[in-house]
Amino acid sequence: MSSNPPRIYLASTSPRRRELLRQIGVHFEVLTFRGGERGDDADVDETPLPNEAVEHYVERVALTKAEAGWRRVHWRKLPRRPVLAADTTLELDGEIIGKPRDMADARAILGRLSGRSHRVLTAIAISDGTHIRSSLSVSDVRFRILSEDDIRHYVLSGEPMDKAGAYGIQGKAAIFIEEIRGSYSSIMGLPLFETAQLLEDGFGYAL
Ligand SMILES: Cc1cn([C@H]2C[C@H](O)[C@@H](COP(=O)(O)OP(=O)(O)OP(=O)(O)O)O2)c(=O)[nH]c1=O
Repeated sequence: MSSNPPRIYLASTSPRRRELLRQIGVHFEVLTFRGGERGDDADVDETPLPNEAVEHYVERVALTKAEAGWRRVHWRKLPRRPVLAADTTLELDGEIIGKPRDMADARAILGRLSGRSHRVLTAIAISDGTHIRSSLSVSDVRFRILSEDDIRHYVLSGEPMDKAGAYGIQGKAAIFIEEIRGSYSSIMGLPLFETAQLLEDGFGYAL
């Protein structure tokens, strides 16, 4: 661990996002969710609005997470630093696909991804209490055809359960992925190019 002081907060429970942010040398502190406290509102509601376009949906959720994170900084009287949050979702046949509800849902999602392409969208948002800005990264991912055994084994591994689209490109699902067009880090949960750009251009952060 570096002894450099943190310069931003990461409002995220995702270990992947921590790992990715570390990769580009941003010194951050994870803004934990305690619940029950004033300003510590319940988890962000990730229900899509009726007929909401997926681009609008991910950006709205990322902005809401960053705002909720900023409220925590404010109520806990923490040092003022920008708060970074993100949201990742899939789009297939015009449908928003998030994390699987259970193992049966994970099997159904993977069955739908088999042998075709889908889009992965990750939005990031940064708030410093005065202004808030967001950025969107969209990638195409093509899966090879998955057999029933592929799906069964993968779901039993437990890897799909906390991930949008029921897979992790950084994990065993790598063997299913024929091609990606876009950003690997974004598919994994945090688009590093867009994150650096937003920190530099929007918040004067020198990387
Ligand atoms: C498609 C894909 C998603 N994912 C993960 C990234 C995200 O953690 C998760 C999507 O869920 P999100 O709701 O974006 O994030 P989260 O609830 O895990 O974390 P946070 O506290 O920041 O809201 O799916 C992978 O790890 N690899 C992949 O290939």
